[in-house]
Amino acid sequence: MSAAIRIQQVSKCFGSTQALDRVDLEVRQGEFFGLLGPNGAGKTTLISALAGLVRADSGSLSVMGHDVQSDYRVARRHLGVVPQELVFDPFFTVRESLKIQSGYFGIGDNDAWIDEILEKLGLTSKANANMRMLSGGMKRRVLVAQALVHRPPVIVLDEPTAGVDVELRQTLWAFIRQLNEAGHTIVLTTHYLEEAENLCTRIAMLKAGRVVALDTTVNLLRRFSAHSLRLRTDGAMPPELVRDAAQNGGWWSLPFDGFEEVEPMLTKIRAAGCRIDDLEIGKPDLEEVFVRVMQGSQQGQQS
Ligand SMILES: Nc1ncnc2c1ncn2[C@@H]1O[C@H](COP(=O)(O)OP(=O)(O)OP(=O)(O)O)[C@@H](O)[C@H]1O
Repeated sequence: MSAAIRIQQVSKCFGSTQALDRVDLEVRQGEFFGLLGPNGAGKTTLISALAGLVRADSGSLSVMGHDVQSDYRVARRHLGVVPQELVFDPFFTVRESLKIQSGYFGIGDNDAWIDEILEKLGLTSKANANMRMLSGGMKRRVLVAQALVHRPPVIVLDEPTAGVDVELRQTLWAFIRQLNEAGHTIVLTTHYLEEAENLCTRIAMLKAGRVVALDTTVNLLRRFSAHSLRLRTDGAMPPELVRDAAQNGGWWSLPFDGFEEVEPMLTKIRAAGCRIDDLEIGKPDLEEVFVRVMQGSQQGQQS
Protein backbone atom coordinates (compact mmCIF):
# COMPACT_ATOMS: atom_id res chain seq x y z
CA MET A 1 0.00 0.00 0.00
CA SER A 2 1.46 3.38 -0.95
CA ALA A 3 1.92 6.01 1.75
CA ALA A 4 -0.71 8.75 1.90
CA ILE A 5 2.11 11.28 1.85
CA ARG A 6 5.78 10.66 1.16
CA ILE A 7 8.29 13.47 1.53
CA GLN A 8 11.88 12.64 0.73
CA GLN A 9 14.85 14.93 1.32
CA VAL A 10 12.86 18.07 0.56
CA SER A 11 14.68 21.40 0.81
CA LYS A 12 13.46 24.89 0.04
CA CYS A 13 15.14 28.28 0.38
CA PHE A 14 13.56 31.70 0.10
CA GLY A 15 16.60 33.88 -0.56
CA SER A 16 18.87 33.28 2.41
CA THR A 17 16.09 31.68 4.51
CA GLN A 18 16.24 27.91 4.62
CA ALA A 19 12.52 27.18 5.05
CA LEU A 20 12.92 23.40 4.62
CA ASP A 21 16.10 21.45 5.18
CA ARG A 22 16.17 17.86 3.85
CA VAL A 23 12.79 16.93 5.28
CA ASP A 24 11.93 13.22 5.30
CA LEU A 25 8.42 12.29 6.35
CA GLU A 26 5.92 9.59 5.61
CA VAL A 27 2.25 9.68 6.59
CA ARG A 28 0.45 6.37 6.36
CA GLN A 29 -3.01 5.94 4.91
CA GLY A 30 -5.70 6.44 7.54
CA GLU A 31 -3.45 8.24 10.02
CA PHE A 32 -4.38 11.34 12.00
CA PHE A 33 -1.01 13.04 11.86
CA GLY A 34 0.17 16.22 13.56
CA LEU A 35 2.72 18.61 12.07
CA LEU A 36 3.89 20.93 14.83
CA GLY A 37 6.49 23.63 15.17
CA PRO A 38 6.98 27.22 16.23
CA ASN A 39 6.24 30.18 13.93
CA GLY A 40 8.45 30.06 10.88
CA ALA A 41 9.41 26.38 11.31
CA GLY A 42 8.37 25.56 7.74
CA LYS A 43 4.97 23.90 8.17
CA THR A 44 3.10 26.04 5.66
CA THR A 45 5.96 25.81 3.18
CA LEU A 46 5.84 22.03 3.40
CA ILE A 47 2.06 22.01 2.88
CA SER A 48 2.41 24.43 -0.04
CA ALA A 49 5.02 22.19 -1.64
CA LEU A 50 2.66 19.25 -1.22
CA ALA A 51 -0.17 21.17 -2.88
CA GLY A 52 2.11 22.24 -5.73
CA LEU A 53 1.91 25.92 -4.75
CA VAL A 54 5.63 26.10 -3.94
CA ARG A 55 8.31 24.24 -5.86
CA ALA A 56 10.85 22.43 -3.70
CA ASP A 57 14.50 23.15 -4.57
CA SER A 58 15.31 19.46 -4.19
CA GLY A 59 13.77 16.20 -3.04
CA SER A 60 10.42 14.67 -3.90
CA LEU A 61 6.88 14.70 -2.58
CA SER A 62 4.01 12.39 -3.41
CA VAL A 63 0.35 12.04 -2.45
CA MET A 64 -1.13 8.52 -2.57
CA GLY A 65 1.82 7.46 -4.70
CA HIS A 66 1.52 10.34 -7.19
CA ASP A 67 4.46 12.70 -7.54
CA VAL A 68 3.36 16.29 -6.96
CA GLN A 69 5.44 17.57 -9.87
CA SER A 70 5.46 14.91 -12.58
CA ASP A 71 1.91 13.75 -11.79
CA TYR A 72 0.55 17.06 -10.49
CA ARG A 73 -3.12 16.81 -11.47
CA VAL A 74 -3.68 13.36 -10.03
CA ALA A 75 -1.69 14.16 -6.87
CA ARG A 76 -3.73 17.35 -6.39
CA ARG A 77 -7.01 15.50 -6.86
CA HIS A 78 -6.07 13.21 -3.96
CA LEU A 79 -5.38 16.15 -1.67
CA GLY A 80 -7.65 18.63 0.12
CA VAL A 81 -5.95 21.58 1.74
CA VAL A 82 -7.51 23.96 4.24
CA PRO A 83 -5.21 26.98 4.04
CA GLN A 84 -4.26 29.15 6.95
CA GLU A 85 -5.08 32.40 5.18
CA LEU A 86 -8.71 33.39 4.66
CA VAL A 87 -8.60 33.67 0.87
CA PHE A 88 -11.90 33.68 -1.01
CA ASP A 89 -13.72 35.31 -3.87
CA PRO A 90 -16.08 37.91 -2.34
CA PHE A 91 -18.52 37.94 -5.26
CA PHE A 92 -19.95 34.44 -4.96
CA THR A 93 -22.32 32.81 -2.52
CA VAL A 94 -21.13 29.92 -0.39
CA ARG A 95 -22.85 27.37 -2.62
CA GLU A 96 -21.50 28.97 -5.80
CA SER A 97 -17.96 28.88 -4.41
CA LEU A 98 -18.29 25.19 -3.67
CA LYS A 99 -19.70 24.46 -7.13
CA ILE A 100 -16.87 26.40 -8.76
CA GLN A 101 -14.35 24.49 -6.64
CA SER A 102 -15.98 21.22 -7.76
CA GLY A 103 -15.63 22.41 -11.35
CA TYR A 104 -11.85 22.83 -10.89
CA PHE A 105 -11.70 19.12 -10.21
CA GLY A 106 -13.99 18.28 -13.14
CA ILE A 107 -16.90 17.23 -10.92
CA GLY A 108 -20.26 18.27 -12.39
CA ASP A 109 -23.13 17.02 -10.28
CA ASN A 110 -21.94 17.41 -6.71
CA ASP A 111 -25.02 18.87 -5.04
CA ALA A 112 -25.75 16.01 -2.65
CA TRP A 113 -22.20 16.03 -1.27
CA ILE A 114 -22.15 19.85 -1.09
CA ASP A 115 -25.39 19.75 0.93
CA GLU A 116 -23.88 17.18 3.27
CA ILE A 117 -20.70 19.19 3.84
CA LEU A 118 -22.72 22.37 4.42
CA GLU A 119 -24.82 20.57 6.97
CA LYS A 120 -21.89 18.96 8.80
CA LEU A 121 -20.12 22.31 9.05
CA GLY A 122 -23.20 24.21 10.21
CA LEU A 123 -23.30 26.24 6.99
CA THR A 124 -26.71 25.26 5.60
CA SER A 125 -28.34 28.55 6.60
CA LYS A 126 -25.49 30.45 4.91
CA ALA A 127 -25.55 28.53 1.63
CA ASN A 128 -26.94 31.46 -0.32
CA ALA A 129 -25.11 34.18 1.58
CA ASN A 130 -22.47 36.14 -0.21
CA MET A 131 -18.95 35.29 0.92
CA ARG A 132 -18.14 38.89 1.83
CA MET A 133 -21.08 38.97 4.27
CA LEU A 134 -19.72 36.10 6.39
CA SER A 135 -17.92 36.42 9.71
CA GLY A 136 -14.31 35.21 9.95
CA GLY A 137 -15.35 31.93 11.58
CA MET A 138 -17.95 31.28 8.88
CA LYS A 139 -15.38 31.99 6.15
CA ARG A 140 -13.09 29.46 7.77
CA ARG A 141 -15.88 26.88 7.63
CA VAL A 142 -16.21 27.57 3.89
CA LEU A 143 -12.47 27.02 3.44
CA VAL A 144 -12.86 23.62 5.08
CA ALA A 145 -15.84 22.86 2.83
CA GLN A 146 -13.85 23.88 -0.27
CA ALA A 147 -11.04 21.52 0.68
CA LEU A 148 -13.48 18.61 0.96
CA VAL A 149 -15.61 19.24 -2.10
CA HIS A 150 -13.79 16.67 -4.29
CA ARG A 151 -13.77 14.01 -1.54
CA PRO A 152 -9.98 13.83 -1.28
CA PRO A 153 -8.53 10.80 0.53
CA VAL A 154 -5.85 13.01 2.12
CA ILE A 155 -6.87 16.18 3.98
CA VAL A 156 -4.38 18.73 5.25
CA LEU A 157 -5.55 21.40 7.68
CA ASP A 158 -3.19 24.31 8.27
CA GLU A 159 -4.19 25.84 11.60
CA PRO A 160 -7.92 25.43 10.97
CA THR A 161 -8.94 26.58 14.44
CA ALA A 162 -6.83 29.73 14.68
CA GLY A 163 -9.13 32.39 16.13
CA VAL A 164 -12.37 30.40 15.86
CA ASP A 165 -14.97 29.91 18.56
CA VAL A 166 -15.55 26.84 20.68
CA GLU A 167 -18.62 25.77 18.72
CA LEU A 168 -16.81 25.65 15.38
CA ARG A 169 -13.91 23.82 16.96
CA GLN A 170 -16.21 21.11 18.24
CA THR A 171 -18.23 20.90 15.01
CA LEU A 172 -15.06 20.81 12.95
CA TRP A 173 -13.30 18.16 15.00
CA ALA A 174 -16.39 15.95 15.14
CA PHE A 175 -16.60 16.10 11.33
CA ILE A 176 -12.87 15.59 10.77
CA ARG A 177 -12.86 12.63 13.17
CA GLN A 178 -15.76 11.12 11.19
CA LEU A 179 -13.81 11.55 7.96
CA ASN A 180 -10.77 9.93 9.56
CA GLU A 181 -12.89 7.01 10.80
CA ALA A 182 -14.22 6.64 7.25
CA GLY A 183 -10.62 6.14 6.07
CA HIS A 184 -9.43 9.63 5.16
CA THR A 185 -5.88 10.52 6.12
CA ILE A 186 -5.69 13.74 8.13
CA VAL A 187 -2.68 16.00 8.59
CA LEU A 188 -3.10 18.82 11.05
CA THR A 189 -0.94 21.78 11.94
CA THR A 190 -1.93 23.69 15.03
CA HIS A 191 -0.48 25.78 17.81
CA TYR A 192 -3.13 24.37 20.15
CA LEU A 193 -1.12 21.48 21.49
CA GLU A 194 -4.01 20.10 23.49
CA GLU A 195 -5.92 19.62 20.22
CA ALA A 196 -2.97 17.81 18.67
CA GLU A 197 -2.57 15.63 21.77
CA ASN A 198 -6.22 14.61 21.70
CA LEU A 199 -6.52 14.05 17.97
CA CYS A 200 -3.20 12.95 16.48
CA THR A 201 -1.83 9.45 16.81
CA ARG A 202 1.57 10.44 15.41
CA ILE A 203 3.38 13.73 15.44
CA ALA A 204 6.30 15.36 13.65
CA MET A 205 7.91 18.46 15.09
CA LEU A 206 9.67 20.90 12.80
CA LYS A 207 12.23 23.47 13.84
CA ALA A 208 13.99 25.79 11.42
CA GLY A 209 12.97 23.59 8.49
CA ARG A 210 14.16 20.33 10.03
CA VAL A 211 12.26 17.40 11.51
CA VAL A 212 13.46 17.33 15.12
CA ALA A 213 11.01 14.74 16.49
CA LEU A 214 8.87 12.10 14.87
CA ASP A 215 7.01 9.53 16.89
CA THR A 216 3.64 8.38 18.14
CA THR A 217 1.96 10.84 20.50
CA VAL A 218 2.04 8.22 23.24
CA ASN A 219 5.81 7.70 22.89
CA LEU A 220 6.54 11.42 22.77
CA LEU A 221 4.58 11.93 25.99
CA ARG A 222 6.34 8.98 27.61
CA ARG A 223 9.80 10.16 26.60
CA PHE A 224 9.63 13.88 27.16
CA SER A 225 6.98 14.41 29.82
CA ALA A 226 6.03 12.87 33.15
CA HIS A 227 3.38 12.93 35.83
CA SER A 228 4.18 15.49 38.45
CA LEU A 229 3.15 16.17 42.00
CA ARG A 230 2.54 19.90 42.13
CA LEU A 231 2.32 21.61 45.48
CA ARG A 232 2.59 24.82 47.43
CA THR A 233 4.07 24.61 50.90
CA ASP A 234 4.68 27.01 53.76
CA GLY A 235 8.37 26.27 54.05
CA ALA A 236 11.52 24.84 52.55
CA MET A 237 11.24 21.49 50.81
CA PRO A 238 13.43 18.54 51.85
CA PRO A 239 16.74 18.79 49.92
CA GLU A 240 16.47 15.26 48.47
CA LEU A 241 13.22 16.25 46.72
CA VAL A 242 14.42 19.66 45.59
CA ARG A 243 17.10 18.01 43.41
CA ASP A 244 14.51 16.85 40.85
CA ALA A 245 11.97 19.59 41.42
CA ALA A 246 11.15 22.63 39.35
CA GLN A 247 9.73 25.78 40.91
CA ASN A 248 7.32 28.12 39.19
CA GLY A 249 5.13 30.85 40.65
CA GLY A 250 5.22 29.49 44.20
CA TRP A 251 4.51 25.93 43.04
CA TRP A 252 6.93 23.04 43.33
CA SER A 253 6.70 20.41 40.62
CA LEU A 254 8.05 16.95 41.45
CA PRO A 255 8.16 14.50 38.52
CA PHE A 256 7.24 10.85 39.12
CA ASP A 257 6.73 7.71 37.03
CA GLY A 258 4.36 5.63 39.16
CA PHE A 259 1.61 6.67 41.56
CA GLU A 260 3.19 4.53 44.31
CA GLU A 261 5.93 7.22 44.50
CA VAL A 262 3.46 9.89 45.63
CA GLU A 263 2.87 8.80 49.23
CA PRO A 264 6.61 8.49 50.10
CA MET A 265 7.17 12.00 48.67
CA LEU A 266 4.36 13.40 50.81
CA THR A 267 5.74 11.60 53.88
CA LYS A 268 9.16 13.19 53.33
CA ILE A 269 7.59 16.63 52.98
CA ARG A 270 5.61 16.20 56.19
CA ALA A 271 8.66 14.83 58.02
CA ALA A 272 10.58 17.98 57.00
CA GLY A 273 7.94 20.01 58.83
CA CYS A 274 6.43 21.54 55.69
CA ARG A 275 2.72 22.30 55.62
CA ILE A 276 1.09 21.60 52.25
CA ASP A 277 -1.17 24.52 51.29
CA ASP A 278 -2.26 23.27 47.90
CA LEU A 279 -1.70 20.11 45.89
CA GLU A 280 -2.51 18.70 42.46
CA ILE A 281 -1.35 15.93 40.14
CA GLY A 282 -0.15 17.09 36.71
CA LYS A 283 -0.46 14.72 33.76
CA PRO A 284 2.18 14.43 31.01
CA ASP A 285 1.30 16.93 28.31
CA LEU A 286 2.36 17.77 24.79
CA GLU A 287 3.24 21.34 25.69
CA GLU A 288 6.05 20.09 27.93
CA VAL A 289 7.16 17.70 25.16
CA PHE A 290 7.16 20.56 22.66
CA VAL A 291 9.20 22.88 24.89
CA ARG A 292 11.76 20.17 25.68
CA VAL A 293 12.10 19.04 22.06
CA MET A 294 12.50 22.63 20.86
CA GLN A 295 15.07 23.39 23.57
CA GLY A 296 17.06 20.27 22.91
CA SER A 297 16.15 19.63 19.26
CA GLN A 298 16.75 15.95 19.84
CA GLN A 299 15.94 13.71 16.92
CA GLY A 300 12.96 11.74 18.19
CA GLN A 301 12.83 8.00 17.97
CA GLN A 302 11.18 7.10 14.68
CA SER A 303 8.03 5.07 14.71
N1 LIG B 1 7.10 33.41 0.03
C1 LIG B 1 8.08 33.55 0.92
N2 LIG B 1 9.09 34.41 0.71
C2 LIG B 1 10.09 34.55 1.59
N3 LIG B 1 10.18 33.85 2.75
C3 LIG B 1 9.20 32.99 3.02
C4 LIG B 1 8.10 32.80 2.14
N4 LIG B 1 7.27 31.85 2.68
C5 LIG B 1 7.83 31.50 3.85
N5 LIG B 1 8.99 32.17 4.06
C6 LIG B 1 9.89 32.01 5.22
O1 LIG B 1 10.13 30.62 5.37
C7 LIG B 1 10.15 30.25 6.76
C8 LIG B 1 9.09 29.20 7.01
O2 LIG B 1 7.80 29.81 6.92
P1 LIG B 1 6.43 28.99 7.06
O3 LIG B 1 5.32 29.94 6.75
O4 LIG B 1 6.52 27.75 6.27
O5 LIG B 1 6.45 28.64 8.62
P2 LIG B 1 5.29 28.03 9.52
O6 LIG B 1 5.89 26.91 10.28
O7 LIG B 1 4.10 27.71 8.68
O8 LIG B 1 4.97 29.24 10.50
P3 LIG B 1 3.58 29.67 11.23
O9 LIG B 1 3.42 28.77 12.42
O10 LIG B 1 3.90 31.08 11.65
O11 LIG B 1 2.48 29.59 10.24
C9 LIG B 1 9.94 31.55 7.53
O12 LIG B 1 11.21 32.04 7.90
C10 LIG B 1 9.25 32.46 6.52
O13 LIG B 1 9.53 33.81 6.80
